[in-house]
Amino acid sequence: MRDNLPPYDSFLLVSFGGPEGPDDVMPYLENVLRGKRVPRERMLEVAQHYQSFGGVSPINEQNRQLMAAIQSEFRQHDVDLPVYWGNRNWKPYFAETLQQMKDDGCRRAIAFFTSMFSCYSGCRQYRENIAEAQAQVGPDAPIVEKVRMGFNHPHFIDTLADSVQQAAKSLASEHVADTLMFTAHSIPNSMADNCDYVLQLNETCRLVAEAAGFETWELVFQSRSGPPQQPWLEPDVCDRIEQKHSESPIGGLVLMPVGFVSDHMEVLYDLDDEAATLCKKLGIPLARAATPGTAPKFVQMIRELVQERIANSDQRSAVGTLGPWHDVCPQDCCLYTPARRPASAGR
Ligand SMILES: C=CC1=C(C)c2cc3[nH]c(cc4nc(cc5[nH]c(cc1n2)c(C)c5CCC(=O)O)C(CCC(=O)O)=C4C)c(C)c3C=C
Ligand SMILES: [Fe+2]
Ligand SMILES: [Fe+2]
Repeated sequence: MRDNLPPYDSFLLVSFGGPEGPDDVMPYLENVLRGKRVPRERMLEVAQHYQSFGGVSPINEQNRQLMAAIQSEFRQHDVDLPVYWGNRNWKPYFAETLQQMKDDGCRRAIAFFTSMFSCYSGCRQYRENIAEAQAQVGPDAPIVEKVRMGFNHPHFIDTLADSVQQAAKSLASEHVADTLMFTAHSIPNSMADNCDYVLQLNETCRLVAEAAGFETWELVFQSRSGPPQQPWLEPDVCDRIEQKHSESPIGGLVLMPVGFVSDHMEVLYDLDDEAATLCKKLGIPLARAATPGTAPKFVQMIRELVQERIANSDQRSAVGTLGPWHDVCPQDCCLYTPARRPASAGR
């Protein structure tokens, strides 16, 4: 036992959740947007995106597949931890998963968040959600500790670089992939100011572009939801495609959704529908690079992040200039003003 804590005895996949049918869409969006300054018209617009796919987001099924891949990876490498899954915005919610873990005798879990970059939504909000769920479950709720952010882990960089090369190759018979754009979820500037989201994204993009053999690249943003008067990260992906093409015609565009680990609705709608429609209109050949999903190197990264934490090892794989990210978030990590209650979970 280290620090008087019980040994790690379980793994928790921490994710966002998504609706599983038309009647789930509005309650899901109410959950997503609670406490966020987002106009009702935008909520209804996004509801239509989900309804156009039968009210089902692929994210839950993708997480079930990721869980199965993690279980298999753990088995092959003697990581003896049962795998659980909980979400912020849809079933299974964290409180029910933590209750199940407690009932199964789990006392201390290592968590992987399906967010590779630090910001309120992808780090602190999850830790707040888990702290709230622990309070609901009571004093014997399992302790939950997140692994470090993997944005510069070599297996993550390799996974994305393979995907970019694959996409570029799919254009190659007729066109030259001369433009590489990475997309990430836009966030309010006031959120970005309190975290390392943009710093980490730029580092990942630089490393992936280099590994994939691209000399130039751009980071752009998608899925903006704020009111027009509130500044959010820019440029928007569609605005930038249009602008760049008008300056100098794009011969072939590779779009890599660097900010997401699976092909969920924001990828399918905002890129495969909206951005693809724009490219078609402008005559730009487009290849959208796949997100990691259950790519073997991505799953290997998750397993290695867990193992380094269990071993409390000094060997922390990281490429680039930023070094391995912190295991334990500092007190002010990823704050989003106005100040919120302190987060204690996730250490
Ligand atoms: C203020 C910030 C954000 C608002 C408002 C917002 C609205 C919004 N988001 C979704 C669906 C998804 N968002 C996802 C990830 C994501 N969202 C934000 C920020 C806001 N979203 C960030 C910074 C991120 C990336 C980090 C993270 O939390 O994961 C995802 C993917 C989640 C995953 O696990 O992959 C989805 C899906 C909707 C429908 C919405 C409302 C209009
Ligand atoms: Fe979002
Ligand atoms: Fe953080």
